[in-house]
Amino acid sequence: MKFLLMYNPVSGRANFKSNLAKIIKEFSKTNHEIDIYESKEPKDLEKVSAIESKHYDVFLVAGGDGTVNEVLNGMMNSEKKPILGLLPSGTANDIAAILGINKNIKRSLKIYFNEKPVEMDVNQLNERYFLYTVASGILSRISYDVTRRHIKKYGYFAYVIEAMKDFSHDYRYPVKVKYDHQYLSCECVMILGLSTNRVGGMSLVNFSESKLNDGLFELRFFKRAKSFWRFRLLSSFIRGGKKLREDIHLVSSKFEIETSSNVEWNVDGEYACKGNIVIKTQKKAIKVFASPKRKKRYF
Ligand SMILES: Nc1ncnc2c1ncn2[C@@H]1O[C@H](COP(=O)(O)OP(=O)(O)OP(=O)(O)O)[C@@H](O)[C@H]1O
Repeated sequence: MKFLLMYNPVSGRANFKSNLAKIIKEFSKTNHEIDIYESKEPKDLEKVSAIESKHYDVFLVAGGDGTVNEVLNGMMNSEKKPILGLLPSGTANDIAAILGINKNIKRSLKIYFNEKPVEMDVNQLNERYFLYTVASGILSRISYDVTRRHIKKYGYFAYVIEAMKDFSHDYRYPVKVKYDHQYLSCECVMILGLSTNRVGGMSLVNFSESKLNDGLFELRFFKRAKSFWRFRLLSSFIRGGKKLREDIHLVSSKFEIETSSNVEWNVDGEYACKGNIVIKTQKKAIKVFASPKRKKRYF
């Protein structure tokens, strides 16, 4: 098979380049071919993956969740979609963790050389495609507010510091939701959507039991309680994303959400847009490589 390795030189602690010789050596032991492309600037990989989709069987993406999201958006705008394989080198690497791919390159390549790919859902927020999460409200800005200098210095802890700072702000915004011909409205401090049970490097075992190929997405509306809302939110996260009595948890393939024009939405850790949105799930839209364990659990 023909692979294109696209890597982000600034993801995580910015040291992926040192792995290239090892990767080329591993490929030289097989019949597979590999080309390598280094991202030149933000959004570069979106353009490159859209153009190169028709020329390759597999896109190997080395970076964090933002890098994977760029490649996904390029691929989705192309008719032929290569299989997606990940080499995590970012900070949280949630998508790779969901697919059971860790930082051991030799072990990951073994999966790409030997395992059969699986079909996975792709979600869409307005025009933007995403794989595993959407968020607004408290904590939703930290993945892009944190500076690369802090990530390089503190690694994952940089996100934790930013999250603690965000808890000092007040959050309260109205939402009207339409899903499956039903309507609801409430006032939220946060909306979190996940396609499995991992976000921000955390495992939220009690958030959902959904699969990655069922054509459905899950949204949790964390309501603004009259008192102790920060404490309630924290207690839900500490208990693995357990739903609190007052919160609303919906499962559907399409949500239409109306809210204030200044409410920001984040998809896969990257800024997406402000205001009203439509979220849709396309069932089994791409093929990905996953570890045998994760294939059993999520597919
Ligand atoms: N050559 C480049 N120079 C500067 N920024 C780049 C370059 N190529 C890509 N980027 C940007 O780097 C940002 C961070 O990438 P990514 O999200 O993969 O890493 P991370 O934040 O360390 O990991 P994670 O999202 O898993 O926590 C992305 O927003 C991407 O647009």
